[in-house]
Amino acid sequence: MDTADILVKSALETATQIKASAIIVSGNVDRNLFGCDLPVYFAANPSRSAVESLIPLDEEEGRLKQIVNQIQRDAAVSIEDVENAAAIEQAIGDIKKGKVVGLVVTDDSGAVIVHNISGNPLLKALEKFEQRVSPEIIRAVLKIALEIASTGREGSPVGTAFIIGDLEEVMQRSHQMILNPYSGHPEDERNILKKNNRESIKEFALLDGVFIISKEGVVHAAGRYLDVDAKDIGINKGLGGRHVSAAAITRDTVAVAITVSESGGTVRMFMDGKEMASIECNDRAIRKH
Ligand SMILES: Nc1ncnc2c1ncn2[C@@H]1O[C@H](COP(=O)(O)OP(=O)(O)OP(=O)(O)O)[C@@H](O)[C@H]1O
Repeated sequence: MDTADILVKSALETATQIKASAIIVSGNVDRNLFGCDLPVYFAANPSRSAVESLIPLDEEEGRLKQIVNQIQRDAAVSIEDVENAAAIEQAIGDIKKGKVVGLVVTDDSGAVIVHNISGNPLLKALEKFEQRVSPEIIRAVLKIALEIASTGREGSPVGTAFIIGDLEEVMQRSHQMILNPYSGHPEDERNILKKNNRESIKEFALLDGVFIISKEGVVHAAGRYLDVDAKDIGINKGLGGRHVSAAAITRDTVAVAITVSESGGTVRMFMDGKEMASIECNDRAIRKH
């Protein structure tokens, strides 16, 4: 039995013993080794540590220290991949709450880890959001935002923002930049929970401005400009005007915001003027079965 087989076997055994809700694999492991009923996900593996592994091991004295550091760096990046993938799939996919087993394999190391998803910052942010807007609506918006972030539209990256809840206040503090494409349509055709309506939302994400969505999940406007005072918003200085104003509207109202960055494919969640969580679109895992 080679090392990969042994690691897969112990991941499966651990998962059974702790009644894990899924197994998440980070690294190059043969998918066919997993014959089990549990869902198995493969985290995207951007090889972020590849540059670090090019550090030459030239000093004999520091060799062991460098190797240990390398293992720690590899493991930390891969464990983060597992944690992010688990949180995203719990948020918008079908992993149940509780523990997941991670199998982390890098060029030179391998480990089986147990991760408790409920402590993840993304899920903590979601819980806070869900005090204002129902979980199914937040999760539906998050799913669309991640799809827009990862696929863009016709090959080009797309940036947009969704302002959800406190409809009256948000409408008062914003105006149309262009004709509202949702104006005059029945509510049924504007509800974000209906799968049929999601394609048009992705299409309208190409428009400038933001989407305004009620806490019932009805899209009231697209192409909307937020008239907010964005001064003193304490978010990452590198973020553009739409992000800053989305954050500001959540400070001035009880709405929450989910943004998609055109420049980096990152989805962010804002509440009470603060960034609560961010998700890199390539953190999404691929389910094997
Ligand atoms: N207050 C606002 N309300 C709605 N849309 C805005 C607002 N301010 C800027 N925008 C629009 O957002 C678009 C993107 O602007 P910008 O690049 O500054 O911000 P960003 O979306 O935060 O950054 P990113 O490039 O990461 O997506 C612009 O076309 C601009 O018209």
